[in-house]
Amino acid sequence: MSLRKLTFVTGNKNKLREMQELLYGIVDLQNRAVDLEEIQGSTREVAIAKCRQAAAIIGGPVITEDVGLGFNAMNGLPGAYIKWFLKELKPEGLHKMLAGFDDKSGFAVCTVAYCEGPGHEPILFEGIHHGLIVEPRGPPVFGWNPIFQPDGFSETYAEMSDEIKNTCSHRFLAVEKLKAFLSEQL
Ligand SMILES: O=c1nc[nH]c2c1ncn2[C@H]1C[C@H](O)[C@@H](COP(=O)(O)OP(=O)(O)OP(=O)(O)O)O1
Ligand SMILES: [Mg+2]
Repeated sequence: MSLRKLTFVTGNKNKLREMQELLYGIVDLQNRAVDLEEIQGSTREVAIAKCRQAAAIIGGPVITEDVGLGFNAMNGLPGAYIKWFLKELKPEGLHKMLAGFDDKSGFAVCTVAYCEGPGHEPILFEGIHHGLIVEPRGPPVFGWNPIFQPDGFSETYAEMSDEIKNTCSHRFLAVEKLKAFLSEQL
């Protein structure tokens, strides 16, 4: 049986690698590296808007995702705006944002959007992983990985292997829901 084709529209190579690992043997994941326009709003609103654009560009089944990192002391900010905070502050500066707060807890959220094609409504699958915002530890290869230490672990995402991160991450939790949905569709 051949696997169904699904195009992941993302400009982020690290996201693509993890998504390929998470969906291995389940779908034939293609990639189109387009930097989609990102509206202002929650990760859900951003993911829906990205997915509509992606479906129009590809003309077939697509997934997109939008990721946020929220600080509880800041009621969930930077959230969906983490990309721009990370760009200017680097992981170091992001951690320092919480210097004036006792509460160092936070959460990583991944909102995957699936759309069958142009004219179809995107369907959302969300994964949230709670943890602590810590001083950067581990190789600075992928985004804010060095400052996020999930609850129940002594390592940051950056210190973990992909294999371990892929058993617990916000992306894993979202993809589990996507997989359940895809398996019902067959
Ligand atoms: O698992 C992750 N571990 C660490 N950092 C991460 C992760 N996942 C996304 N990130 C970073 C990338 C970007 O700085 C921001 C989310 O922004 P986001 O718009 O979702 O990503 P992006 O623009 O790089 O790729 P895309 O083309 O799919 O929109 O957090
Ligand atoms: Mg983006």
